[in-house]
Order: sequence, then C-alpha cells, then structure tokens
Amino acid sequence: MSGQSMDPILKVEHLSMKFGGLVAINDLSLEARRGDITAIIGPNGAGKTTVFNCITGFYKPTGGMLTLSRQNGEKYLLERLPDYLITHKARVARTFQNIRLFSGLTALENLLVAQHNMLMKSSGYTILGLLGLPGYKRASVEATEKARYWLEKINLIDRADDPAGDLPYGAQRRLEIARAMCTDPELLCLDEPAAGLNPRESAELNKLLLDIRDETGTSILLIEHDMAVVMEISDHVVVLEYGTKISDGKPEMVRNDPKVIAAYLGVEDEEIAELIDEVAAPTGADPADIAVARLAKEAVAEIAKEQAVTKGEPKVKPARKTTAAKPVSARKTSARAKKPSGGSK
Ligand SMILES: Nc1ncnc2c1ncn2[C@@H]1O[C@H](COP(=O)(O)OP(=O)(O)OP(=O)(O)O)[C@@H](O)[C@H]1O
Repeated sequence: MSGQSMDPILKVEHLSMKFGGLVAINDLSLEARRGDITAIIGPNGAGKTTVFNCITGFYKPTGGMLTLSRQNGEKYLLERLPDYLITHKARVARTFQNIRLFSGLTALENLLVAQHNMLMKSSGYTILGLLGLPGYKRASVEATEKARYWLEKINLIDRADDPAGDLPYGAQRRLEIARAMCTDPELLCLDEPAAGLNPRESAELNKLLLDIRDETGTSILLIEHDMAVVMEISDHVVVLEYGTKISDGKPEMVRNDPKVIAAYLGVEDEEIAELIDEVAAPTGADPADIAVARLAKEAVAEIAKEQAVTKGEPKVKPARKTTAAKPVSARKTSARAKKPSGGSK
C-alpha cells in the first residue's frame, strides 16, 4: 500500500550545505512521496546525515528549499523553522545513528516523555494537572494508552517496566522508533535503524516499518547501509555520492544502475576517464555510462573470482560501508574530508 498519493510530502530543491570550504551537499533535489518508504543511500561521507540534519533543523542549509506538505494542506519551509517547530508544527520526527533513549527510565516512561508536550498543554502549563483537572486526566490516560499500543507493536509490552538500558540492542532500536511514533509524525526520518542488528532483528525492523507505513500512513525517510533492508522495504531509493545525487528510482532500477555499482565498488576516476576515451559509443549512449558499466562488471568478476577461492567469505554486498571513488560528474566537489566535530549523527 505504498505511494498512497503521488504528491510529495517532502520536496528538497537545490539544497546545498557547505562547511567552510567543504561542499557536503551540492545542489541536491529530491522528493519523498506521501505514504512511501524512501531510502537515501550512498557510501560513507556521501552527505546522507547532512541531508537529515538540514531537514530536521540541526543545520541551516547554505542554500536551497525544503518544503514539507502536511496532509491538512499546511506547508512549511523547513529551512526557515527552528527544530522544535519542525517537530511540533511540521510533524517531522527523527531517530539517530546512535541510540538516544533515557536508559534509566522504563520503556513505558520513555514513550510517555515523548508525549510530554501534549500533556503539558492539557495541564494548561500549570500545576493544575497535579490537582486532577479532568482534561489533564483524560490526556494522561490517552498518553498511556498510546504508549502501550506502541509497546505491543514492537513486542515489548512484557518489558514495559524494565529500564530501557536493560533491553537488548535490537529492542532499544525499536523502542526509539516507537518513541518517535508517539509524537504522531507525518514524516518519520530514521538514521541507520538497522545498524548493528542481527538478521532476526533486521527482519523484525522491516516488519515494523512496513506496518507503520501501511497502518498509520506515515511517510518514512530512511538512511540505511543494509541493502537487504533497503531493497526489501523501500518504495523509492535516492543514491548520493559526494553530496550529489547519482541515481533516483525504484529499488530494482537503482540496484542495477552502473553508476551506483561503480560508486560502491570504489572504481577510480582515472580508470573511468581512460575508458571513456577508449569507448566508442555506437548507439549514442553516454560513454561515461558504458565505461562505468564495464568497470563495474570487471570489478564484480574479480571479486567473484577471489571469493571462489576464499571459502566461508560472505557474498558481495555492494551496499556495505565501503570507501568509494568519486564519480566522473562530481570530481570537483570533494566531500570526503575528515569530519570535524559538531555534527549530529
Ligand atoms: N558539522 C560538520 N562540520 C564539518 N564537516 C561536516 C560536518 N558534518 C558533516 N561534515 C562533512 O560532510 C560530509 C558528509 O558527511 P555526512 O555525515 O553527511 O555523510 P554520510 O553520508 O552520512 O556518511 P556516513 O555513512 O559515514 O554516516 C563529510 O565529508 C563530513 O566530513
């Protein structure tokens, strides 16, 4: 039940983000459709988290426009909003690469804290809540019901009263997603939700995300390195390299795109340039595409040959974190320098 409508919930237009002389995002445009799971993938340092940080207000972009269209017709220019309004007005929620739960609070309490704003509002921002105002009581019951609903959904209802820090890693990841869902987002941004999960936990995560999409209609924007997750659940995939979009489309199209294969295999620019010179484009096809395709094919064959002699090694997984070479089109926009502190991962 993906792509409930063709209208985009998020439109990124000509986004750029510079850190001093480093161009992290270069004139990036993309769309995430309402009701879809959209994945942003790319090698390390491609700019994925920077895009998330621009969308969620952690960074103010150097240029470009980020338009969030809510279901009720309200539109928000995210680059102009402070981060708390991006959450509360534009209804964008996010999780981070590293888990950020309150580890000393129980699983249930973590989900109640997420609803703190709504509870404060119903208490009139005074101590009237403590005096048992009916409105506050009702809100408090609803908050607990919502928290328990999400605990059921993530199979943690039996551990509602356990400290979040005592839960297994995969359960903590699901709890973070549940916490984000307790804020009733229209766009849920997940930064590497499958990182560190074992195959069983990954499968549980996939199911949870598909349920969220299908049952709540929430649109999901996902950064992910695990290709099994990306290919299984995404409706649409955008590939970045050096802050530039190199591919955009359905998962099967992106998976077979020579530019994407080359980026993940780390083919050197010089090799591509040499081949472009050699390649005669008989049917008017782009020589760069032909060259990249040929190099990718050679690289895959080489790896397959190596693996044939190395028993027990895993199969080629192009989307695992690898350092990639720059694409022909992005040689001048190096975003692969060392990352200074201050970013939000
Ligand atoms: N706060 C910052 N200050 C300076 N440079 C930054 C900052 N944040 C990110 N960068 C740089 O921007 C580029 C893109 O980084 P980003 O973290 O967005 O990549 P990524 O695709 O999310 O990588 P990964 O897959 O490793 O998480 C990198 O070169 C990084 O060093």
